[in-house]
Amino acid sequence: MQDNVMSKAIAFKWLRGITFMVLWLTVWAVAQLMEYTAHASVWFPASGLTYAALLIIGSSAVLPLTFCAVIVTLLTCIQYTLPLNLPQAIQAGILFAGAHIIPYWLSALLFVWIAKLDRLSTPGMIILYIIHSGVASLCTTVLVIYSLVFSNMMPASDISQAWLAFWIGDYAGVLILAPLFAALLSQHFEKKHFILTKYLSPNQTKASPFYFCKIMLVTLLVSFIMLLNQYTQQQESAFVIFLLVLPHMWIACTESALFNMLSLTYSCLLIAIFVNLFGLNEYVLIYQFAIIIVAANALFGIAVPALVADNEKLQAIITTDALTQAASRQHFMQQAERAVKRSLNDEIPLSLIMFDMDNFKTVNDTFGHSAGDKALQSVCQVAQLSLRPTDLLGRFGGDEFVALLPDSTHLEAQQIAQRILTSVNQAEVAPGQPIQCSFGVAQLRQDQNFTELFNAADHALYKAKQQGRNTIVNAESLYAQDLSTKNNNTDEENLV
Ligand SMILES: Nc1nc2c(ncn2[C@@H]2O[C@H](COP(=O)(O)OP(=O)(O)OP(=O)(O)O)[C@@H](O)[C@H]2O)c(=O)[nH]1
Repeated sequence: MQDNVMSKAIAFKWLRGITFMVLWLTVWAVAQLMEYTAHASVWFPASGLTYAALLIIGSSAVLPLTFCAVIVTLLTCIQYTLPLNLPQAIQAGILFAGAHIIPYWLSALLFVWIAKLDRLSTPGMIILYIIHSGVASLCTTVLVIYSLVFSNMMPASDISQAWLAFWIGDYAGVLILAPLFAALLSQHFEKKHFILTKYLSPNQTKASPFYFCKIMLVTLLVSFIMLLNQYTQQQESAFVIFLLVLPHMWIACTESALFNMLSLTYSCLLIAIFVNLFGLNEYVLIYQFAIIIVAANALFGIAVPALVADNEKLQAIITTDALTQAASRQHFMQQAERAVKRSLNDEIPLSLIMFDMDNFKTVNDTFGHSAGDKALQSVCQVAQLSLRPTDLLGRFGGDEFVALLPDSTHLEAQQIAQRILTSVNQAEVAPGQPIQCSFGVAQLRQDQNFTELFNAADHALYKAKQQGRNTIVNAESLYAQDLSTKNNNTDEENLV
């Protein structure tokens, strides 16, 4: 039984390895279709697959990649009828494998190591990736060209004119396709060296309803520019391809990472096909550089949703109390100052309810801090249920909450406070131990600012505590009492 499971696992690994090799050879064949001069393609997608495999699978990818390198060398010898016998061709293949794999492998190892340090954010990782893939593809280019020369597969005189196109083709292949291939391989290899989803979240896999229109725009733009280039046969018209950065930035800022990369792949394929179709070999370097610039820009677009999400998280941390999810004191004050100004300008009522749990210190001491925390959360939840969406509940201190009620008189606020008190009393810290709170209610007067309104509600709360707790005191009744006390004193003074 165990042997059966083992042999199935081995068969699966072989099948996966062979599938990977078939994929690599297919991708290489596609690059051959885009070859515009001996050994140089408009872009070389196979380098993207190599980099992705070394990044995700690591050393396990080296053997299948070496096999592939030997096979394509043999095919190249046949394609160009090179004067090499079989052992020489195999030797050349192994040399090519080393030159192609080693720089990408070292670069992937360094990239994984830096990612594991966990010091860089998504934009930092993207910059690192753009630089890394550029340097790695340059090193690969130098080594591969010299390996071709050394193996008599390419004359040394071709180096000066081939290296730049060779490099940019490889660079474009890695830059654009490695993330896509990495996403593909991540789904099929359980033991991953690099976790791509840490930087590209899985929910980034849907296209917007306008994606098709954006792709149509890209298609029209590329077709128009390349037709123009073919018609005019001038360098200037080839440079117009740099305008492609505009729709791609639009896609980058509005679409998910996956569709961003897919549209880049589509543009590159389209350009490569047109170059071959119209014989625009003379201008190929311009197109290659345009691909790199557009891709590097669009890659930064991937960071935009991540930056927006980070910003939203920070905003939530600043504006929300972590324990109760009520507004933080700072956020509450900001909102309250604005609401007070609006209320005074428009002469509409505004009230404040201030409440504080009763004997909360005893709750903590008797039932423990976490029971106290739960009680705070319950109070907040029941208070939120009694408030309208336009009201704002804030946590001001340990067990002290404030509710801002725009467009409400002190009588309406008192009713709401009563509703909160009733529901709070139905919640329990422990069986038979209802939660209790004291409330102070105040309405904004025309001659008051927020601090004065706050002090009035605070004073009312203090009175509620004095009156034996678990009750509500309205500041209006205190003003009335103050007034009658003042009148009585004046009457007494007059009598004296
Ligand atoms: N569990 C818990 N306790 C807290 C938190 N913040 C403050 N406290 C405690 O809340 C208690 C607040 O007590 P006070 O408001 O001073 O007094 P009280 O016991 O509620 O008495 P009265 O307000 O006079 O009814 C203190 O014991 C604080 O340690 C918190 O986040 N969680």
